[in-house]
Amino acid sequence: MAAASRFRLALVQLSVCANKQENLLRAARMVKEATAGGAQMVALPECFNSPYGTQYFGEYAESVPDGPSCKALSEMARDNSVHLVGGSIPERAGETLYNTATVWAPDGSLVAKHRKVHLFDIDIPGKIRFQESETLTAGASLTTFSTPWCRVGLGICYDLRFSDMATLYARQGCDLLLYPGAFNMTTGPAHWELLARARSVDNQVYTALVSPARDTTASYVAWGHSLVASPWGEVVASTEADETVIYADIDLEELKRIRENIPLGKQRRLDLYDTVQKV
Ligand SMILES: NC(=O)CC(=O)C(=O)O
Repeated sequence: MAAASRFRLALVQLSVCANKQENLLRAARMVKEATAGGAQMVALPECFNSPYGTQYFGEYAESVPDGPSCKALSEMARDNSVHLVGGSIPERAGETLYNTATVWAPDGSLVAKHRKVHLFDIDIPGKIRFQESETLTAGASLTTFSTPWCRVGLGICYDLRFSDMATLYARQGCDLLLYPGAFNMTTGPAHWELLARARSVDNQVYTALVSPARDTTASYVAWGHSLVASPWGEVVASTEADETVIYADIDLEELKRIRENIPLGKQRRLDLYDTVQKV
């Protein structure tokens, strides 16, 4: 049977608080709501079980996939019979901490695991300084996974800024790039939507960004504005700062049409770029 060319993606812009158990229960409620809304794939945000900050990562970190948050995610996928991108959580592996996203099949089995490969180390004087590398270690591999509809490339937040990674995913056959992320009140308004639309139009793919809801009392205030950009570079689903679920129908026929109309895939000069890259 031919694979269906459309599916419904839901992004859960979750309110995250300091109580891990409350975050897990809230996530479970919202995954259920998203599935009731017709979603076949649901995604949660970066650090969905913990506040986002280097001072929190050690305290909230768990083993992946043996910890309680992964157990809860597996149950959410199985109970709702849905493909679930479980946002990210702080992961502990021995003495090492990572920012790690997991993906779950509708039977509750683990499909993929991605450790954030580009750590968020920035310093914008007078605005924001954040150094994930003070406590986290970067992942060492890129991550794609297949679904009944298309291949998906997975990144976490700062990974979105690296166009090479997105292009590699597109070259590996991904039609959707998915980034749990938490931009902030400085970089969010400037770059969040721009980067999603750029990744989409450059690579002729759908790009989905899923943020926590904004909490102005938190030490790190997330921008929110979860969104989906189409391969044409348009925003096809979006929201503002509050907790909500947004939906986008991912249309792979439309993606194919755009790639036929503007055949970048056939026109790329890999013979030139690859030679230069290898020098
Ligand atoms: N939080 C991040 O990883 C990235 C971010 O906020 C930004 O790139 O801006």
